Amino acid sequence: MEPHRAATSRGRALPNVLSIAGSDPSGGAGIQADVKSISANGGYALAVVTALTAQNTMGVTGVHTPPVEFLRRQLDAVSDDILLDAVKIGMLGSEEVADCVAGWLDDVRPAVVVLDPVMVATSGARLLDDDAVRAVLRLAARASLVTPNIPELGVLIGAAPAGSWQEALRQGRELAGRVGTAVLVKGGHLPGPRCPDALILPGGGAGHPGEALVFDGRRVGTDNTHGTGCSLSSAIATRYAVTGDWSAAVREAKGWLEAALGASASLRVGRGAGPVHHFHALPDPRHRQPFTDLAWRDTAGLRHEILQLPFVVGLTDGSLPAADFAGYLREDALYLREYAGVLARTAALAPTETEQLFWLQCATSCLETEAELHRSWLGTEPGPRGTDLPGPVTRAYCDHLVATTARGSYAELVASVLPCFWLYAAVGDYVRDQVRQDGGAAEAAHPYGAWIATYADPVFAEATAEAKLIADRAHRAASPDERDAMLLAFRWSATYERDFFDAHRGPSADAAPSEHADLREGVVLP
Ligand SMILES: Nc1ncnc2c1ncn2[C@@H]1O[C@H](COP(=O)(O)OP(=O)(O)O)[C@@H](O)[C@H]1O
Ligand SMILES: Cc1ncc(COP(=O)(O)O)c(N)n1
Repeated sequence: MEPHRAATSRGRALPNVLSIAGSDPSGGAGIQADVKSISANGGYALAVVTALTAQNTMGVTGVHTPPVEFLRRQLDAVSDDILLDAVKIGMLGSEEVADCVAGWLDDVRPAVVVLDPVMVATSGARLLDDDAVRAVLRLAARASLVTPNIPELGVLIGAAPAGSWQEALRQGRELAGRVGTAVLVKGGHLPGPRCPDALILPGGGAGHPGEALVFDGRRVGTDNTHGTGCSLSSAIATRYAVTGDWSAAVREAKGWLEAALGASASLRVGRGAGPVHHFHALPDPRHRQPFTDLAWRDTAGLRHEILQLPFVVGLTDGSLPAADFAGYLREDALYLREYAGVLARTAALAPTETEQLFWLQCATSCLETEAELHRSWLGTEPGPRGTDLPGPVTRAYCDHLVATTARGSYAELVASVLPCFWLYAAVGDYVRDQVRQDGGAAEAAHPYGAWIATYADPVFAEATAEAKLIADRAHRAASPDERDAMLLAFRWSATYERDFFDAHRGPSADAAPSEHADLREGVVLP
């Protein structure tokens, strides 16, 4: 039956790529790897299962092959309805299955067929009967490209596995000549720091029969090579369906696989040869949200704790002893002086003049606020540096900020200075609103009313809004690692903000130290 034309994909961006292969329930090889690879390389994946394996990263413990009649039924169901832009063939298992697929290929004649002649799993298990090799060769003659690894190449031409790259190329030429099909010779099983692959076209380039087009590549130092052959052949089929150029398809697929091998350590799948990270190029879903949303949600618990602290409760209802309040103001003045220095260093790293000016203005206004604190509230003049020593929390908070300046990432630094703007403004708004709710007379008589009124400074609110915009911009431009570092830096600073308020405990404080969040655990996902 002719595929339903209305349902074809010709002319659309996403090609339909069918994988005919065995199932690997651990998801690293076989049809599962093919579907991921096709999807990651820009195709719409279809899948017809030849056999079910019971396997994981350690090995294969069983193979179950459904009746070939049902295989043919799956193949027909797909090709009767959907125009296939490319077909990739993997594990066949038996001669009967290989011949069934060959019969279907003869009937449907897909435009592009990439055959990965799977014989042995990376773990060593046999995935093809001995007497099926001839059937695979018959299938190879119907394919556009065959992608054997070194041992499979040897079996297909009846020779011992090649011991060198030159020998592998010679064997590849022989296979291309015998079956009249392009062959990709793969260097994965040879030793050495490089990992080349070579494309051998059956007739060769003009005047160069059997010439090999070599794609050099570095060998990634990893044991996570489960499913590399499956993933590569599916990627090549997909990229060929997109580009119509074998050389471009191999180059693009190989570059993608190298990066997938490199990113495999970020997965935690099994104890043996693990899978590659097919979707390494997809952005982490967390990073599609603005940094300020992530950071605010991440520190919701800390903010809740701050509002319950005896200091904040005492400041709000006026019961905070004057000595505690004065202690707080003194630490605040010491903090502001160090913080101004950190803001000046943030300015030095800013990517634009506008951001540089912004941080410098913030640094200046911190020093002005410090002077004002002394003049209006403490009745002293700011002393020379080092004459008044801060308490342990102020010291730790400042050390954290200074350490972040030393690491030199602008984005991380912006994240670490932000809580001093944002949390301070949020706590201030809360306290002011609480006092206002108690009525005007109470506000006028409130011992800290004048101080609380300073929280309403619109210039500070504007600066907080600008600092948040800068943090979101820096987050968008940051690498994934840097983004994680931003979230952690913000969380550290928010923790110190809490401890800073808690260091001035007020009348109802008990003696127990506040519990510190365990910052060694990973960044909390929203
Ligand atoms: N450690 C590695 N670093 C980089 N590329 C590799 C590595 N191991 C295999 N490859 C690549 O993976 C693909 C599959 O290769 P290979 O291991 O030879 O086949 P198979 O997975 O079929 O045994 C090839 O492109 C090969 O160059
Ligand atoms: C179902 C199935 N098909 C193929 C392979 C080969 O995998 P590799 O690419 O590691 O050689 C496998 N282990 N399982």
